[in-house]
Amino acid sequence: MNSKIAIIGGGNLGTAIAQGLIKSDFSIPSDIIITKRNISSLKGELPAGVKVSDDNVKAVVASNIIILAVKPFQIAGVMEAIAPVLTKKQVLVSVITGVTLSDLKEMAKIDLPVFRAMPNTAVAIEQSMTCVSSDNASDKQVQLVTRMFSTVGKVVTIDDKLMDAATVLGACGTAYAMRYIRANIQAGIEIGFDAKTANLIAAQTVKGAAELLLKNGSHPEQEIDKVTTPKGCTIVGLNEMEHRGFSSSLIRGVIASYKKIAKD
Ligand SMILES: NC(=O)C1=CN([C@@H]2O[C@H](COP(=O)(O)OP(=O)(O)OC[C@H]3O[C@@H](n4cnc5c(N)ncnc54)[C@H](OP(=O)(O)O)[C@@H]3O)[C@@H](O)[C@H]2O)C=CC1
Ligand SMILES: O=C(O)[C@@H]1CCC=N1
Repeated sequence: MNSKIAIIGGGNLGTAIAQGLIKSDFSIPSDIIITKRNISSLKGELPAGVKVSDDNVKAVVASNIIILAVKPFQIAGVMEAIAPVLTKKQVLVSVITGVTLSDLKEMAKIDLPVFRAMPNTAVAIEQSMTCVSSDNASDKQVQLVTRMFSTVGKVVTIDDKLMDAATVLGACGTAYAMRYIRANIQAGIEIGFDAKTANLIAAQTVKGAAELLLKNGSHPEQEIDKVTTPKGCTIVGLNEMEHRGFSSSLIRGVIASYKKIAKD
């Protein structure tokens, strides 16, 4: 039997998860119920047949997997409302930044299996990187949640204490990559391309570079060596970028994001 899934919080990530799960055939639309308080702002973004509700309790009661996808400061109120109807047969999966497994267990008030999952917005097109941690879950439940996220991208199981790091590298990482691509587009226009062509060239080149690492299992520097012709234009550009602090600014940005989670 297919899992019935409640996605509590139909925002950017919640709707992306619903889209991915349906595209990948992990779920049929009628098996997913997605909630938000203002449901009029959600319609149209979702595949036909997905149920939409502003009633979290009703959604939880009808589901065996509950995905929590509200903003961090909203989780306490949501958990207070749904805790009385949670059962030990359900699986609770939070994608919320900075909320630990022990926070979830405390708010759930019963001893049910709890998971944290950190996907990114590419989950909508089955290309997420999702880091998963869990507590109190059976092998079967771990397999279920792992299989769910495997249908929409790659999954790695991690310790809960690495979840903030996973949030930065895997989820914020989508935005960092977009900025890199955007800068390439801006430069591409300056050296002669129209915006649309520059966008295609920049995005496909980044996709190809990532595929080289994933398929070859190589280190970036090995792939860079294959591109940098001695006395050629690539090494001149790369060195200029490093003189301007390219790697350093990326590393500092990642660490600033990480520190922000710890501070909140
Ligand atoms: N966006 C991303 O790339 C990623 C986000 N995350 C995490 O996922 C969570 C969601 O992020 P994101 O989707 O970007 O945020 P959004 O603000 O887009 O989505 C949050 C959603 O929750 C809904 N909501 C708020 N309160 C309730 C409630 N009481 N009951 C039901 N729904 C409610 C809001 O709708 P309404 O106001 O109508 O209720 C809104 O649609 C965050 O905790 C974030 O840290 C993690 C990884 C990646
Ligand atoms: O910016 C944020 O806080 C969330 C967490 C990861 C991606 N977006």
